[in-house]
Amino acid sequence: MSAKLMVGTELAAEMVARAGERAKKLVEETGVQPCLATVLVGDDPASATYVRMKQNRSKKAGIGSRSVVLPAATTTEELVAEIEKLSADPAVHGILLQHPVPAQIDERAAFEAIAPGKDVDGVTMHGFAAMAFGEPGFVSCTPGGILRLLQAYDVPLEGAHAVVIGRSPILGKPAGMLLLASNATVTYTHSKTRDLADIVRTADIVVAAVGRANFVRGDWLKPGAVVIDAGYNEGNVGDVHFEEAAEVAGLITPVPGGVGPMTIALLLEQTVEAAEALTRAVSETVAHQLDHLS
Ligand SMILES: Nc1nc(=O)c2c([nH]1)NC[C@@H]1CN(c3ccc(C(=O)N[C@@H](CCC(=O)O)C(=O)O)cc3)C=[N+]21
Repeated sequence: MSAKLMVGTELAAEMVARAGERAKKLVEETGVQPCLATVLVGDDPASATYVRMKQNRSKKAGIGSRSVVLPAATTTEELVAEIEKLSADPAVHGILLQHPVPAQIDERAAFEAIAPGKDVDGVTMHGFAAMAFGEPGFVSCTPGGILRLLQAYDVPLEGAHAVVIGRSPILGKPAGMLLLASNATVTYTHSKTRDLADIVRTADIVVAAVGRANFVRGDWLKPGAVVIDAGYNEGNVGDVHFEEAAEVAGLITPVPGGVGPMTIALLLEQTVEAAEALTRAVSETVAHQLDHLS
């Protein structure tokens, strides 16, 4: 293998440690402990594993967690009601609804029940729009984690040709927009794209986010390309054929140990940020009311 590895594990651990320090400071100064609520619908074992990982990592950072698990037959109305409760609960600062949800549920409606200030997973229309307009807000965690990884490895983005494979609303589409905001030239490709391999061969940066194991082959890559594998297929297999790609790429993320840990790190960072912002908002409101009383 000739490519250098882009390791997410260490960088993510540093981010989690920093989030932990901020969480501790918030507790000391205000008595408020950041709290992430996870919502899982149904009994898909892989989803349950991801949610458990998020909770374990939260605990490490001194972030509290609330877990809501609902049966596979839950209706949209029931799920929306649960999420609205969490949105209104002052002890909850971040809400993550694990994607995908069972087919009978309107996932968009469920995501939109997340209060914008608690959308630490960057899945609401508000979060997406803020990202698209370059306004402050929470970004979708996997795309945000990918950008952090590229920055940490000093990958030049300005003017680079980034080819994104996949266009899902919480992965491919926002990943392309974040790269665009960093002045990359972005090409989106997807299941209907013609001559996909030829397009990928022109990429300085490839982001694979299709959800098909070993989909991107070594001979699709320009020598020296930066390869980001955002796939999480069954058995911890990415979307990139790692052995082939590592012979051609300049930099490549491993699976596991690449994008995955960065996703969780950003989720925790954004949860602490939400807790800080919501706590600040409460104390400002109180101060304002006291002002009016005196
Ligand atoms: N609303 C929502 N937001 C998400 O961010 C979201 C989601 N739904 N649905 C599912 C996917 C998947 N996902 C992963 C996060 C971390 C790892 C991860 O850390 N994986 C480890 C390996 C896992 C292991 O050791 O078993 C790694 O790559 O090193 C994987 C997958 C977040 N997702």
